[in-house]
Amino acid sequence: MSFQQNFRHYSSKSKSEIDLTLFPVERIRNFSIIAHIDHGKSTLADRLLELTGTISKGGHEAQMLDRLQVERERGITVKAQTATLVYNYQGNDYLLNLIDTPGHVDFSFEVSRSLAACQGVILLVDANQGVQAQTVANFFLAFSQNLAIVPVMNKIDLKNADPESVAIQMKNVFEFEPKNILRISAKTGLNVDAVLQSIVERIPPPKHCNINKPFRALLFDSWYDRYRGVIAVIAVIDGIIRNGDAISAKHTGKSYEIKDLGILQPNEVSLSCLQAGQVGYVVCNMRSSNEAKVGDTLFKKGLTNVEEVASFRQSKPMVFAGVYPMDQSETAALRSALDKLTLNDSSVTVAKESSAALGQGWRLGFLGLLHMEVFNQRLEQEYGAEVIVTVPSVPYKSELLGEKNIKLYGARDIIVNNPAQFPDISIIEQFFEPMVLGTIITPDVYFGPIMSLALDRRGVQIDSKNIDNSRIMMQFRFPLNEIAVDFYDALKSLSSGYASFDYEEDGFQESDIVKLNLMLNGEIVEELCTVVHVSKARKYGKEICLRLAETIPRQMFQVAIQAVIGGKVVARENVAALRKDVTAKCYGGDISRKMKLLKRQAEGKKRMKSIANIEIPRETFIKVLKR
Ligand SMILES: Nc1nc2c(ncn2[C@@H]2O[C@H](COP(=O)(O)OP(=O)(O)OP(=O)(O)O)[C@@H](O)[C@H]2O)c(=O)[nH]1
Repeated sequence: MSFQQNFRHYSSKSKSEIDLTLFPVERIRNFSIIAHIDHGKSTLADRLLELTGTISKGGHEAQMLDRLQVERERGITVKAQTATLVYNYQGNDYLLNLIDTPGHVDFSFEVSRSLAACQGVILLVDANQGVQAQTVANFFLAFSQNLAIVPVMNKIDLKNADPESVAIQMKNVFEFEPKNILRISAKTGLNVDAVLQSIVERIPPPKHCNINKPFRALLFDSWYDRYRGVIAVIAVIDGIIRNGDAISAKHTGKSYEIKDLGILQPNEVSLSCLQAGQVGYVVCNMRSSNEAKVGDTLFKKGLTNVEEVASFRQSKPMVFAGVYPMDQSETAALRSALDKLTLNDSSVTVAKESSAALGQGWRLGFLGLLHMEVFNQRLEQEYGAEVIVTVPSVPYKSELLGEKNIKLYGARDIIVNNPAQFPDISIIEQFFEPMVLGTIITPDVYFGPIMSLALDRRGVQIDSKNIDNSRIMMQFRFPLNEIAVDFYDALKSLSSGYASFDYEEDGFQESDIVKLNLMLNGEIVEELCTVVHVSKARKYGKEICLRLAETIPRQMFQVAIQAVIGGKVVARENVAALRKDVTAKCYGGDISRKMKLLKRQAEGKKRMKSIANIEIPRETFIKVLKR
């Protein structure tokens, strides 16, 4: 059947005709598409929307523009948006809710919350690239939540597609029987109707829903609309919700009145009610996305002992970096840009920070590395903010020694996000560092170099297996700190771009970490101090001393640059003194020129910081601290 025929066949209802009361729970399916980046998730989502007549093929371009606009407003989590489709299967209309999940497991916390609203997923794999690291990470998230998984191989129209090998990979890694794997082209529409059928046949309807009980729902996504405030996306578990109803949020304890509700197609379509099993949006008077906690349970106001839909856990940042304006006069503009961006992304934590060298700034906490990259990119692109982002650091855990210290700090274990606040070793029983479980999938010719890279980053191999006759999947336990800066780039370059990498959090582990202090002529420069593993301290200390020696201008006296651990110098460089004032006689004649130069010099000096009488230009800090 051609795509055009498919399209006519499945165009079912126009939006205004949808009457949600006609859909009992048995005829609802809530599902997500999970895939490695670029394997075709958005293309498939569009195709499903077209096939069911949710968007028209002709309107496609306009649709895409809309999406980009929304993407800009909603940020990184938007790829395939949440959308309600009506699909006629064997004479009955079904309500299919395509639920958006953030694409990357940096957001595994958010992904698992969105998955909590689903009963199944489509696992999409590119027939040319095959199973990739992110496919594996996403699969296990869905698998651990007991979801039905529909395996789909995409892009079979490509000349280089190798569906047989990819089927073997999917069998070896996920134990899918090749005969159950759908083979489609989301681009041409080939076999996409089989995906819709499989959603109805293989994914169960929402579980534990009861329309006769009072209203209860899971909040699994939200975004901020400048005019309407927070728009929250919910999966209704029990009861019915209507405009004007009063609801409460379990976690925040706040109550609201419903101002508008409806379904997403993927634009908002206002309706009079939503009922058990259905997915839609609600607008109530939530003022910031901080109030719309992903994973929170909403319920009819006044109910007591409400059972949570999903266990609620606050997302916790794993990667921290300082953000400073390039020019201090831009502090206010940067603050307003940060306010706007965090309004839409409440998972970023913000704390004021000031540095003698870099001035007023903020210490931001991100869920992971990709999250940090994307946020910084948006800061620059959308707000034109010129910023200095410092080398990222990870949260370390310290177990305190002695009851007195425990009392002083209020707990035995304390988490330190900023090297400058690292506790003194004398009050510490034991340090712990955050770990991740990393998955690498690569053509097997790169096995050796990747192994060396992983070991250099203190990786401990957990597993390694061939997934077909030329590709290998390796798993390592890494300290997060070791992959936080340039691991991904190193991996890509030594595998000519062919290896893929993904990771998930894996708790804390005891570790021999130390604070590496940087000293200039005997004085500690807090901004330049870092926390490193003992085995890396000397090498890192040497590197940073060299970099400083190259950027600190020569002074009238010698400057000693030292990297010190607990009083012991592990690296040292010197900047030799200037021999004499070489500029003194140059401009003897022209007084106005002299004044101009002096003025310029004075301005330059304002930008210098003086440590131990050493004039250090801001650029030095930027060069050394910047990633
Ligand atoms: N030949 C071919 N190309 C496809 C097919 N499906 C998607 N593509 C192309 O693959 C690229 C990535 O597709 P997207 O749908 O943007 O992939 P995605 O998984 O949403 O990617 P991210 O949004 O970056 O995660 C695009 O250039 C698509 O046109 C297909 O079936 N065949």
